[in-house]
Formats: sequence, C-alpha cells, structure tokens
Amino acid sequence: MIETNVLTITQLEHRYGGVTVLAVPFFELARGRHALLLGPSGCGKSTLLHLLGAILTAQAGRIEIDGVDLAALAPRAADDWRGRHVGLLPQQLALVSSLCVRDNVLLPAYAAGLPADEQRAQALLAGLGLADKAHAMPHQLSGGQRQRVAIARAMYTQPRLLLADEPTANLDDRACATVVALLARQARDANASLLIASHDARLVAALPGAAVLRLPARGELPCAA
Ligand SMILES: Nc1ncnc2c1ncn2[C@@H]1O[C@H](COP(=O)(O)OP(=O)(O)OP(=O)(O)O)[C@@H](O)[C@H]1O
Repeated sequence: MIETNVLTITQLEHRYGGVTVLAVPFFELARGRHALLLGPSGCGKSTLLHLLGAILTAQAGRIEIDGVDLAALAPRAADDWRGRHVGLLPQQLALVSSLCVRDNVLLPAYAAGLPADEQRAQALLAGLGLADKAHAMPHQLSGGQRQRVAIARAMYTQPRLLLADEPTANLDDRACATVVALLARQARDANASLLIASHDARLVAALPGAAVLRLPARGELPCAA
C-alpha cells in the first residue's frame, strides 16, 4: 500500500512586521502518525500551529494537509476547512466563562451555524470522565477538568488534525504522561493525527513513535532580525 502524508511542509516562512520568526525547510508526516513540534520559548511553535490550522497564512512556502494547499483557501473557505478538519487545544484553553461545560463543547457547532448535537457533546464528556459536569460552569472545575472540556470541544467536529499548544505546561511527570495518553487516545479514536507544540522535552518519551520537528531558537534562524 502506498503511504500518503497527512501533512507536508515545504520552504515555509512566517514573518511579523518584516521579521522572520519561523522557517521550516521541509517536514512531512505520514498518515496515522503523530508529531511533536519542539523548541524554546519564542521559536514560533504557536505560530506554526496557527499556520497549520489556517488561522494564519504563511508569507512564503507551502503547507499541504490531506492534499489541500492551505494558501489556496480564501478566508471563508479557510474558516470552513478549519471547522471541519481541525481541533485546536489552545495553551490558555479559552473556555467561555459565561457558558456551561456542555455549551463550551458545543461552541464549534454554534460558530459554524450547525445544529448542536447534544448527544455527541455528552458522549465526549463521558469519554473524558466529565459526564456529571455538563451543567457546571468553567470556574467550578479543576484545571485538569477544564483542560478535558477544551479537549472535548476540540474533538467535537471529529477533526483529522488535533493541534495542542503546550498541553503539559506546569504539569508534573505523572500528569504529563496522563494528558499525552489522553490526547493520543482521543486522536486514535477519531482517526486523527495529533500535533503537539511544546518546549517540554518529556514529550519525546511520552509520545513514542511521534515524528519530531525541532524549531531553532529565533537567533539561530538564517533570516532572523
Ligand atoms: N502577532 C504577533 N505580532 C508580532 N510578533 C509576534 C506575534 N505573535 C508572535 N510574535 C513573535 O513571534 C515569535 C514567535 O512567537 P510564538 O508565540 O509563535 O512562539 P512560541 O514558540 O509559541 O513561544 P512560547 O513557547 O513562549 O509560547 C516571538 O518572538 C513573538 O514575540
């Protein structure tokens, strides 16, 4: 069987205000594999996740995901593509404090103007050990529970890519392994690829078999100002 890539990056560059903050000459990820985007603070990990989620558009180079060239998507098409294919677990979780847990999980449906599938939200919450928290407010949850709500929200649309930004920051070794195993299980159950951006070197052991993209510190970029 021919192995196809879920992701191919070529000659990618991103600049803010004329300053190059990210350069990835080449990276490919075979279908069914996960990836770690590793590097020190400020090297461009969040920027790369936002490029992969078509939230940002690169100034140079190409990102191809499941055969789609992200730069070729018009803004509306990018929103639509993201809504159907990408689950994003942001570093700050970004739960809406005025909405209960269930409505936070349903946010992708509200955002896309789609009917809310409450059974799916409940099933996701149950799978993450939060069956009894559907009507709780975010401030009534522990940090770990809030993170699991954000994971449920990211998985709501059955994405092909699950992008997680620093999901293990400030966690001890045991919690780190638990969270990574949880994310990997969610990705496997959804037949999705998990991409984790982090400065946390423990992830190499926590996610064995993952492809690793190491981003250099900014001062080491060939074009860094
Ligand atoms: N909107 C923006 N405008 C200008 N510069 C930005 C913007 N967003 C990020 N940067 C800069 O781009 C560089 C990369 O930022 P990014 O957040 O992608 O790094 P990171 O590796 O995720 O960092 P950290 O690990 O600290 O979260 C940093 O120098 C940052 O200051």
